[in-house]
Amino acid sequence: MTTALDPIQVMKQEVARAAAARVSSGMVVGLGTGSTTAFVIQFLGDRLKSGDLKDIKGVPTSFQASVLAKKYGIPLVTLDEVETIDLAIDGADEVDPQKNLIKGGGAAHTREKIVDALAETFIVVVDSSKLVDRLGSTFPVPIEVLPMAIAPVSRAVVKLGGQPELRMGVRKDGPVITDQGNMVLDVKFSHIDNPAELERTLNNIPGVVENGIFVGVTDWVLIGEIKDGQPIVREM
Ligand SMILES: O=C[C@H](O)[C@H](O)[C@H](O)COP(=O)(O)O
Repeated sequence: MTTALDPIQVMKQEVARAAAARVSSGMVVGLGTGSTTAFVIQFLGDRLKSGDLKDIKGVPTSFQASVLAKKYGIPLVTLDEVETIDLAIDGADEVDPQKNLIKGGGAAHTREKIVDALAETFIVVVDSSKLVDRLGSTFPVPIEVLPMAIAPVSRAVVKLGGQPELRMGVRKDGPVITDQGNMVLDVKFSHIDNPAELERTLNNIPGVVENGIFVGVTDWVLIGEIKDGQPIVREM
């Protein structure tokens, strides 16, 4: 008996393979977080093992990314050790036609924004379900907040028209704690007219560490799709 592969998983793998193929020997590579970039890290490890790729260094965007990089044999460096990142590859929760993003479904958006924004080239890898006409259509905006400021930040986002919800752990009692020891508010907005303005406004609230709106950071989006029953990768 054969088990049909989940089409979303197939699209993620294809797009991850295409992104991993864009890494060249000697590059410093930003390693994103999430289920799609987990495949990227695995494929980079495969290329290193086969000798097709040499001397790359990874800058992880999370504890998860660093654990996977170690598992697949990718040497890691910190931002204290390198001045530039040649290429960053990361996933996203929503992508609009201007290549603006919502990220942070895995609560990693703070480190991701630092690494992705530093990269000479930033490639986003998504399956086609992540494409939206307007940011905020399907996904709330994740905001990393210092624990002591959860109440005032929640009140401030309500004044901006948002509905905040403290992100709770799935296999843990209590709130999700980020790699930096903070908490996450997922904020639903009925519509986001100006993502750049909202990104700045949210980050100006005292107690906010970083929010998951990424404007003007993306160079390329690789989109995994199924066409005529076959997985293909489209570029935007
Ligand atoms: O915090 C997590 C990240 O922003 C992820 O890159 C994003 O949530 C997409 O993850 P996935 O590839 O698992 O859908």
